[in-house]
Order: sequence, then C-alpha cells, then structure tokens
Amino acid sequence: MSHDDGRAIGEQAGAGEQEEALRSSAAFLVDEALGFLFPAALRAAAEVGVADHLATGPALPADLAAATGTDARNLHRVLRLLATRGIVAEDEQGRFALTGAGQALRSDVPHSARTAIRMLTDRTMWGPAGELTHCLTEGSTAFEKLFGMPFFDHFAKDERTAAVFHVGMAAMSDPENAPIAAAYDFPASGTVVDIGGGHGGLLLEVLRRNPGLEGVLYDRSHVLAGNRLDSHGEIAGRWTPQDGDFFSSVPSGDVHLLKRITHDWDDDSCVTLLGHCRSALRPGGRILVLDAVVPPGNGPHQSKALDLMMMASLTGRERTEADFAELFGRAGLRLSRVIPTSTVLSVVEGVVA
Ligand SMILES: C[S@@+](CC[C@H](N)C(=O)[O-])C[C@H]1O[C@@H](n2cnc3c(N)ncnc32)[C@H](O)[C@@H]1O
Repeated sequence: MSHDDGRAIGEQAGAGEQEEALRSSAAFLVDEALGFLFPAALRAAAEVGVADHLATGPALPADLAAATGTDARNLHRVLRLLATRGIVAEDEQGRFALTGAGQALRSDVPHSARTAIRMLTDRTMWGPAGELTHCLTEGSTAFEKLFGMPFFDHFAKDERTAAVFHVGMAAMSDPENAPIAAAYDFPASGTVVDIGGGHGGLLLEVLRRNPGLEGVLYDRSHVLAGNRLDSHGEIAGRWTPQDGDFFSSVPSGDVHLLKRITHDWDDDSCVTLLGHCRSALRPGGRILVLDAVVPPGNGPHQSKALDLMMMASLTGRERTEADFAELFGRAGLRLSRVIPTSTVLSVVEGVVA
C-alpha cells in the first residue's frame, strides 16, 4: 500500500505541513512494520486448522477453541486481526465466519492454500527473511547462516521441513498448473520432461490435456516418493519418475519444463542447468521456463516479494525478460517468446540458438 503521491517532503509547502506529513508518514511506517503480524496470524490459523472447523458455519471463539484445542481468548485475538483483512468476519453475536477468501484456508477444498501458507511462513523461510540485513551487508544468503547448509541440502537431510516444503510447494503450484498447461500449445506427440517437477501437478495437467504426449517427472528421490501422478489412473503408462541431480544431467525430451526452478538459482548455476537442457533436447525441441517475469515500474507484483525470499533463503532471484534473454544466450539458447498466463507466471520459451 502506498502512503502518498510520491512527492518528496521538501516539495510540500510550509513547515507546519511538513511536520504533519512526517507525523503521518512515521505512523504509516510503524503500521507497515507491524504488518509482519498478519502472516503470523494467518500461519497460526492454518496450523491449528481454524478454517476446517468453520466449514459448516459461523462459530464463537470459545467453541472454535474447544474444537481446535486452543486458548479461546488468544484465538479470538488472532481471528480479530484476520478479520481486518477479510479472511474471516465477526457478526453481531461475536461469531466468526469464513469469507470467500477464507474458504481457501480449508484443507478439504480444491486449491487449498493451507499447506502453502504453512510452507511460506515456515521457519526455513521466515527465519532467513528476518535476516535480510545479512544479505545486504554480506551479499550472501541468510539461510546458510541460520541452517549451516544450502536450502535444498537441508531438505534432503530433514524429513520434517522437506515434507512441509514439498507438500506446500505442490499446494502453491496447484491453482497455477491448469492455466499454465492451457496457455501453451504443446506438440501433439513426444516427451515432456518436468525438471525439478516436485510432486508432478504440472506434468499431470500437461498430460491430461495432450493425450499424445508422454512425460518424465525428474526430481530427487525423496520428492518423487510424494508424487501425485501415481493416483491418476488416466495417465498410467504415459509417464515415468526419474531421480537425479539436474546439475549433473537431465533426461532427453522434446519439451523441458522448468517451473519455479530458475528463480531458485544464481545466474551461473542457471547457465549450467540450461546448458544440460540444451544438450538433452531432441531436434526441434523447446525449453519452457515457467517463472514470473518482473514487470518494470513501482507497482506491486508477487515476484518483487518472492525475490526477497530467493535472496534470503536461496541464491536465486526473480528476473526480467532481459535477464532471461541473457541467461538463455549464455547457455546457447535463444529466447523465442514470452507468453503471459492468467497466473503470475509466464511461459518463457527458449530454443537452441
Ligand atoms: C521451487 S520447487 C518447484 C517444484 C515444481 N516445479 C513446482 O513449481 O511446484 C524446486 C524443485 O527443484 C527440485 N530440485 C532442487 N535441486 C535439485 C537438483 N539438484 N536436482 C533435481 N531436482 C532438484 C526440488 O526438489 C524441488 O522439487
């Protein structure tokens, strides 16, 4: 939220007016600093499963507390803050109900955001974000300072955080997968390789829409174990899981998908990875980077926030179209098209140069 019209204080007339403007600006900044408590409340509500207990209708905090095994007075305080942002609404009898936005906090609805919220506000994300100053002064990731190893190495060693991350990542991706699969005109036949495909939600949508295609889900073995494709009989026999390290090699195919992969990594690592894709691409093949393209200007965009998560927890960054063109060029590829989708992500298409 922007506070004023962007004019510098000195441009506003009169000392009294200047002081008033500063008073109001200071109050604005304090409110902004307190803003971190909203995701904290959202996290708490997601953790204890408040929304699942509101699925059948409004409830008093005392009843909700009994159902969730929480402290009634403290739960009321959390709900009161969530109500200020339209997640729940309190009625005149003091009962809280889910709003339209709040429905997506339930676990039992399609595209539930509950596990995505738990992942995005987990201590593996929240801790490093609180150490952004380290990134500024040292120019390096805060994750390693706090956890002693790189982000994905930690998940390979710690089952709890791995489950939180990969389940949450699949949930965050879930509403994006069908629109992305629909936005691109895939070839009628051939092999699509989803590189770092996680639990496979995108590959599932691509294979469903394109019955002539086969797929490979490529990721670490502990991630593949949680894949969603096994439970979808309609694509049985048309896909294989493949375990590997994408910095060593990638499976060959006609279309390589990289969804929310390049933003995790620094430029040199991306060039290595894109180079492996280029070598493994069959003649006439394409690489589809599915990431946000940071728009110019001062307007808000999810990529500008996520970029700081990449800075704090990983070595990557969100990129502009020019950044992608440069990366592709360094890997012997040519950026052929950028196709916007109805999600925050675009399809950035690359072909062999
Ligand atoms: C940000 S997640 C994106 C997952 C999925 N593409 C999506 O959009 O939901 C990054 C994925 O890259 C995988 N990954 C990270 N390092 C890898 C490596 N060296 N080799 C293979 N996969 C890797 C992770 O396990 C994870 O599934």
